[in-house]
Amino acid sequence: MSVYTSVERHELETFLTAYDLGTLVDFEGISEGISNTNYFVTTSRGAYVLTLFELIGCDDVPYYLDLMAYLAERGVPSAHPLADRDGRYMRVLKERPAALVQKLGGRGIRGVPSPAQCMEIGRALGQLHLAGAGFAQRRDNDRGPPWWQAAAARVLPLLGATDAALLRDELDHQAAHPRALLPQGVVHADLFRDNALFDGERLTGLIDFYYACTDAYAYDVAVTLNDWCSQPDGRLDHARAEPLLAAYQAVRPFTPSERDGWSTVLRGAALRFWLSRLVDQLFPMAGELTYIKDPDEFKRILLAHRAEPWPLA
Ligand SMILES: Nc1ncnc2c1ncn2[C@@H]1O[C@H](COP(=O)(O)OP(=O)(O)OP(=O)(O)O)[C@@H](O)[C@H]1O
Ligand SMILES: N[C@@H](CCO)C(=O)O
Repeated sequence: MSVYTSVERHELETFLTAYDLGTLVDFEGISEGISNTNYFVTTSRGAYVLTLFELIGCDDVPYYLDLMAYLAERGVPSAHPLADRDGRYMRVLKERPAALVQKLGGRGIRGVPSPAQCMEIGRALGQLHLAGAGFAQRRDNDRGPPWWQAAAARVLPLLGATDAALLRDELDHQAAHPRALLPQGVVHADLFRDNALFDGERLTGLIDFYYACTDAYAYDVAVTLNDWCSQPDGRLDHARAEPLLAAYQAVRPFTPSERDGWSTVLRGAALRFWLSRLVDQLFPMAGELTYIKDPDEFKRILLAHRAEPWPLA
């Protein structure tokens, strides 16, 4: 359930008066999603998604909305935010930052994606990286290597000896390969299967840009690939991984440094989600909205990358 903040009809009608979007016809809470409150909103002019940001503050929301607008205007399949009459994408509703974005067609992928869907996502990620290169704002990755170190310091005392040794060894390995050496720009940073909508094999759009930041492109490819192309035992399914990477590289070929560092980048991307899921599991906060996902899924992916590196010729 992800309607944390209830919006009454009269409140939404008042909210909509700030926009040129016609009058309210219908609205309905969206049950998917974890961090924010989302509603489908239909007006006399069209269909939209209303998001009330539960965890992101008014200082940070404009970066994400400006980026979504920038990418959508450059042909990246994604939802454009709607501006109010003063040209602002962000407003406040129920004391939370709030925004309306275009409603995309299609639905999320449940289960194993097809190689064709993996190609679609690889191509779209390449488009996102190319299009984002001109975006003037920058934002550090809140879940980058400095956060890995801080998160590890919290979880290490609570891990068993084997996991603690794995975590320490992986952090050392990653530290020996600075990510700053890789080409950087705007990245989505959380392009999991639940953040893409499809109509059959056709991608209708990418959503949930709320971890987007400036970081290594290859890292973004690795985050995506780990979720879209891993098997239950953590090993990559190359029948999905290779089409995804080929479709990405048809848009934006890897540089030599990306090819050389690829196995380490895949490991780093797995480490990031092993750590964030461990923090959520070991330090659940009262009233916290985060639904805890299984950390072991990403430990298995990390172990598989360590056992079977994927060198790029
Ligand atoms: N622009 C859109 N068009 C159509 N449906 C959307 C759109 N944005 C979001 N949705 C729907 O709302 C659901 C929740 O969106 P989203 O994944 O952004 O949730 P969240 O709570 O903001 O993020 P997270 O799940 O990562 O915490 C999606 O699964 C999708 O069904
Ligand atoms: N995609 C993340 C959660 C939301 O960022 C995960 O699966 O751990």
